[in-house]
Amino acid sequence: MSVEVYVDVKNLSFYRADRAIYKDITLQIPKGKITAVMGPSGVGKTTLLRLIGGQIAPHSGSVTVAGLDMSRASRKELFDARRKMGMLFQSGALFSDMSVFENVALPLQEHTEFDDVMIRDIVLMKLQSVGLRGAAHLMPAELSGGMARRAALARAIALDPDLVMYDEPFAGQDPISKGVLVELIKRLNHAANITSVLVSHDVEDSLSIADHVCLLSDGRVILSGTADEIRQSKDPRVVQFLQGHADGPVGFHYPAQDYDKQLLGMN
Ligand SMILES: Nc1ncnc2c1ncn2[C@@H]1O[C@H](COP(=O)(O)OP(=O)(O)OP(=O)(O)O)[C@@H](O)[C@H]1O
Repeated sequence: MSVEVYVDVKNLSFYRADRAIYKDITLQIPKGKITAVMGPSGVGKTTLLRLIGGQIAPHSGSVTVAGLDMSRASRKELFDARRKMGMLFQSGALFSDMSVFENVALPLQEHTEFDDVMIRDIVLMKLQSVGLRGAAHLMPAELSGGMARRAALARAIALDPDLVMYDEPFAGQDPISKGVLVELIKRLNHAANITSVLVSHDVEDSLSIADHVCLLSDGRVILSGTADEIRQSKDPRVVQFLQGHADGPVGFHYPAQDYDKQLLGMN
């Protein structure tokens, strides 16, 4: 069965100063599936989400989302494309001076012509889907960390996005809240046929819900496959990542000048 591609990354290179974050990577994110993007800290996972969102542009190569080349798109096309994307960031802060209801209503007020009754119904539906309809009137300061993450998720899906990107959604969550979020991501993905991209350090949680996994290391995709393919891989870089070993082919140090020379003040 052929898989429809939603995000097509081709020969992408991207630099920060003169450091190559991505060196000619090619990867595909299948439509309607959950893709986990994994790799060591600093490898460029958040950067990839920003490239997909069109917030930053590749130095070479392309990122095509639902057929639209993000770096060649007009402002209007980019605006329309972003409207179909939901993002849930680790720091996906809710507006602290607005209730949960108002936070979820905001994108609907800003991006649609719906009247108040329609917006109310949609907000209640979204809050129901994350289990927070009863918390609609609460202010963000009154929520637990897990509830805040779920409220932010309700806001991220308010406009019925085709693509939802999750950046470390489980960070700082206790095991129960994490379990709730894992189930929620899975349920939302399947119920609404959303394409989901999940960036997380929680290897087991990610592998438990991902249909497809991309493992990044040193500016390249070192493995792209199913969770089982990742688990069974003998590639030492994959094994090091899955087992969380500090020593191995994946370096611990951010690139730096020669240590001895630097201590001796030679450069
Ligand atoms: N705005 C920026 N300006 C300069 N360098 C940046 C910027 N944002 C990120 N970087 C650098 O780009 C690299 C990739 O960052 P990114 O946040 O994408 O990594 P990550 O894989 O998401 O890391 P983590 O898992 O720790 O969140 C890092 O070395 C970071 O220092």
